[in-house]
Amino acid sequence: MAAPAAPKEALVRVEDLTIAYGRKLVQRGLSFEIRRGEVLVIMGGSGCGKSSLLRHLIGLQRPAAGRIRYGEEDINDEDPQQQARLRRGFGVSFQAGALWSSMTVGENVMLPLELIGGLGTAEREQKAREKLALVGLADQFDTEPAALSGGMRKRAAIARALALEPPLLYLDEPSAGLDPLSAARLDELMLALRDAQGATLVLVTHELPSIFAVADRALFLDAERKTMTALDAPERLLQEGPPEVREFLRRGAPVEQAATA
Ligand SMILES: Nc1ncnc2c1ncn2[C@@H]1O[C@H](COP(=O)(O)OP(=O)(O)OP(=O)(O)O)[C@@H](O)[C@H]1O
Repeated sequence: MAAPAAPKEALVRVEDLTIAYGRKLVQRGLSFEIRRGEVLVIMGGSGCGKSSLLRHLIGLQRPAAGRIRYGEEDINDEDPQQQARLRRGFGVSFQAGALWSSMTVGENVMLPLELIGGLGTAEREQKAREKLALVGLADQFDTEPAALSGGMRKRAAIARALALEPPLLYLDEPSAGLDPLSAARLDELMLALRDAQGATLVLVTHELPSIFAVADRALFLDAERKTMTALDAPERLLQEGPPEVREFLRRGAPVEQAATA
């Protein structure tokens, strides 16, 4: 019998997090970890707080209560240098995937490298070309963003998030609005980043096929109960999860799995 796999190291620990806007409670009691080398999906109905959780994870919003720790350090640590260092450890691609329209695709990808300084133009360009090749856009370095398709634009935004080679990537709705083929290509890219680059990915998505295709684990934020009601592999959640999670997933499960769930 094979030895049991060693437990994966926790990169991030969310401890009893409460998300609120003023007096409006969005989620409470969120406790989970992000493990090195996994694809973790944040799912739940519209307005349950997925994007808000993402913004908390990257330190853009402060918790109403609870903590988010990277190793021993709190992302909301007061020391700006400490915060800047922690933020260098992850890349972010937000819903809009916005690229600067006044720059070429290559210049967009080089931007984070320029902001941190320390590299010459040739090195920056080489790194940007590497990242664009990784997302299948090797020949688009000099293209204006406006000339790319929606799927290509999203991949370019991911290349930019990869520019600093972060071990952890946060992606908000990476495949929203894409045709099925482009969405499937993006799923493949995310798995390749995990498997070939050893990246850890945390994504918010509504796309159920994508959840089954890429997630090692998925967590469910319940809008009514205002807390997390499940965290497990999507296939297991489909079979054994709480009723509302099974219902949520059944709509997007591969046919053979939905039939037996
Ligand atoms: N800046 C804000 N001020 C006040 N309320 C907010 C703010 N941002 C979000 N909310 C509210 O918090 C709740 C969660 O919003 P959030 O965008 O995080 O949900 P979501 O699950 O990502 O939604 P969707 O799936 O529709 O994108 C919603 O009720 C929303 O109206």
